[in-house]
Amino acid sequence: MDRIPRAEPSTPAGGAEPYPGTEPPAPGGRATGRCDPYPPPGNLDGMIEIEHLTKRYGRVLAVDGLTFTVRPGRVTGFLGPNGAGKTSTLRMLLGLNTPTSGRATIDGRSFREFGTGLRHVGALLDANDVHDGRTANAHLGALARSNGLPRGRVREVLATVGLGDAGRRRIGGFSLGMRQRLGIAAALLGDPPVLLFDEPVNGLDPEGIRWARGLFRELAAEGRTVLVSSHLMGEMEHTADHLVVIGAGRLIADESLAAFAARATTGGVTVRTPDPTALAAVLAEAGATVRAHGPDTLSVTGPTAAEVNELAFTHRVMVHEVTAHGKTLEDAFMQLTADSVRYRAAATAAGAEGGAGR
Ligand SMILES: Nc1ncnc2c1ncn2[C@@H]1O[C@H](COP(=O)(O)OP(=O)(O)OP(=O)(O)O)[C@@H](O)[C@H]1O
Repeated sequence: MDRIPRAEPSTPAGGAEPYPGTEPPAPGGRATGRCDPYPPPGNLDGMIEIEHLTKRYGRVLAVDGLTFTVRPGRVTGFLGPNGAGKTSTLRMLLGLNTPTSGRATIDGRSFREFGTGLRHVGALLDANDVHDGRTANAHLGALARSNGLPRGRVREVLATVGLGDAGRRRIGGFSLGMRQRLGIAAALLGDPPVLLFDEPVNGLDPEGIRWARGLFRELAAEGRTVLVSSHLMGEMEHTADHLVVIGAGRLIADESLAAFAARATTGGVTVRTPDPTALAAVLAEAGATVRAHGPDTLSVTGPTAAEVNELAFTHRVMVHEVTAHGKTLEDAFMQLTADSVRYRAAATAAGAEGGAGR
């Protein structure tokens, strides 16, 4: 398989200095173990630029004029519901698919222009896209060889991902979680400044998920560009600093997690008052949507809890209790992408999930 296009070795096989012109790294402390190319030779800053990127597969417009930038030094969550176009975008970035139009570049160059792929960009696209008959050592060894990386990296990255004892085992016997770890190991092999992970925590156990989140954050803290795709907001809220949200191939949001979280705070306000009629009139006048709940309780959407309090105070209406209901980030994400969900389960009369429409 070709996880990402193979690069020719840049040094003669067995060459003593695999990364000419780079200083030996300081011992220890790095998320990926020690491998000389990071920081990479030259002045790469690891900036990913997606410009008006479009991909059409026959009648399916998978990616539709997408433009965004992924910066180094932070984890960028690449979010979207099933079929949003995340994998297609990553594949174009890696030169595995050709854009119908537009560009996807790293430091201004297409991936194929980098001579030694794994030293510049590490990627996990599909954990099952591996040769089952090979051992983990053989799989990573072949990647190391074809990218001019020292054989010792195989042991290092297997240890980093927790597969230190599994190097001699055939991949066919690996669980999905082990395959994900192996895919992450392959991405780390060249110690690259840019890392792309497509749904990397699928199949990982809770400890594995926590480990992967920590790893992504460490990689970003080292100044790398880390792009992690997911269709679950919950996976991103503890990992990402920045979010790029797409739906039906189009950009929906490109903002910090903090800005996204701010959207999630207006989930409505419940207010208890001895004079619900007067308060409802005041709130409606201010543009709020108000529903009565029992004799003394109003459910209010629009203003924040503080604004409800202020309106009540200004109009001299007594309130006994004001409670703000925060939406979860998952709620905010689902609301944001609701109009662009391509594949939705059909609801049965009883409200249970039916078959997916894919
Ligand atoms: N090789 C292909 N041929 C035809 N259609 C394709 C191909 N690859 C992807 N598509 C379609 O393009 C759309 C986007 O798919 P893509 O896999 O990029 O989305 P995604 O966001 O990664 O989805 P998921 O979260 O389900 O993995 C989908 O409608 C998909 O069926």
